[in-house]
Amino acid sequence: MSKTSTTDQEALDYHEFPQPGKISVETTKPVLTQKDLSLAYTPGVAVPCLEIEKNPENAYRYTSKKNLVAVISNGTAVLGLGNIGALASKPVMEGKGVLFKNFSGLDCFDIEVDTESVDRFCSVVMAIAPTFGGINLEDIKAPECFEIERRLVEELNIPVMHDDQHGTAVISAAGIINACKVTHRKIEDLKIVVVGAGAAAISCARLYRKLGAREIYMLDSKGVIHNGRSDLNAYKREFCAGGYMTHSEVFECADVVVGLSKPGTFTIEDIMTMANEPIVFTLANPTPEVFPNDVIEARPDAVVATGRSDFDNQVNNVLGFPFIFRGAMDVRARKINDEMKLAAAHALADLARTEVPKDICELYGKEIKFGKDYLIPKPFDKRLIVEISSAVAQAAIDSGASDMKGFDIKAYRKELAKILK
Ligand SMILES: NC(=O)C1=CN([C@@H]2O[C@H](COP(=O)(O)OP(=O)(O)OC[C@H]3O[C@@H](n4cnc5c(N)ncnc54)[C@H](OP(=O)(O)O)[C@@H]3O)[C@@H](O)[C@H]2O)C=CC1
Ligand SMILES: CC(=O)C(=O)O
Ligand SMILES: [Mg+2]
Repeated sequence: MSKTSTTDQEALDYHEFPQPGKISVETTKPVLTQKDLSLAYTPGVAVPCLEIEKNPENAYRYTSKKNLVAVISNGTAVLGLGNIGALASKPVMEGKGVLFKNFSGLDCFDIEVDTESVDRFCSVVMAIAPTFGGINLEDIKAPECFEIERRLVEELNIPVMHDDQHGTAVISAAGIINACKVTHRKIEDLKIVVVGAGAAAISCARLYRKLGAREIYMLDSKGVIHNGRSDLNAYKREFCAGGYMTHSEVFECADVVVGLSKPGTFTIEDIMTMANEPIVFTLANPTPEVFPNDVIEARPDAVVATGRSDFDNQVNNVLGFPFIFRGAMDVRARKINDEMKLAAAHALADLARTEVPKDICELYGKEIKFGKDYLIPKPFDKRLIVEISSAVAQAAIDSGASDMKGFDIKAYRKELAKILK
């Protein structure tokens, strides 16, 4: 396993040729004749405009709102690259659009907002929200991301989700559920170390608690988070260890480490002190905290995952946001709540334990079956859209986030299966 599977030049060429970027817009109606033009544009277009003025619900009938997501960032925490700014975040945001379209059929506009002010960011997003059926916030640093998401969820009646928080939480939770199955552990008994205390880390740790985890230690750039520290924000304070602890102490006999920080924040030496069959999720992108081949060399008993596409066990929010938004938007959910996230995590974990389709084995050039090298499904698995989106839709209805009480979930699953055909 090499440390990089693609060269920098390959990555640049991919983005530059045959045309710059990864997204374009296509139209869904013919505009070939004078009649077409009269319908698509003036005078015909005025008719749906007035219908929407009369009843805003009609926007879902006469415009692309129903199937359109915004991916919005201010570029303050782009992957693990840090605050590289709004414009430099655009390749990642276009990439999210590519994944939305290819994995769930949702259309996407990426929007890069050049501000670090919470107020300004929220007012920009609120002002453009009518265009969209859902808003995926991306790569916004903590702690600002928490307040931004809170305000937008409160103000808007379409699904708004900060992907780095909740997408990551859902996928890593599914990974932990299955790593427990593989190593015969119970979540309630795990000693979990979360390295990082930002957007992804806080939200992941919250979801692990919802799954039953009781012993979680968290580290930020200053060390272990404990109640003797006076420099903690309210989000970090939720995860205070009782008293002062050292970095080495939290790793000793830990069952799980989840890295959501940057390269080098924990080491092979730390992993050497962990329990038997340590579960090591080294999720920083693009460069993980430690490389999986180094972990396996030092600890052949380890169960390892990264966020990257070029290693086994890709614990990455690509397995979440396309399908979570698909399900939420299709039942017109007003928000994405914990019930929906937990339903997604369980559906994902369950799917990984079923037989892997032949086309996926062929695509990856090997036999794949549930075990320590295959904890979660591959992103190309066409069953994801059916299983995850329907689970999310059902949970939205059951939890009251959607009013579509009589929604026919069986028929919906059939429709979902057709999207990627
Ligand atoms: N695989 C996946 O699907 C995903 C992976 N990620 C990855 O997670 C990482 C964090 O992303 P995100 O939460 O959005 O970013 P944030 O900027 O919100 O958080 C980064 C966190 O890393 C902490 N950190 C920095 N240095 C250290 C250190 N030496 N030891 C421990 N913690 C440290 C920071 O500490 P402090 O608070 O003190 O500044 C901060 O809490 C990125 O690498 C990103 O690529 C994110 C989302 C999805
Ligand atoms: C995967 C992702 O969203 C991140 O690393 O930020
Ligand atoms: Mg991200």
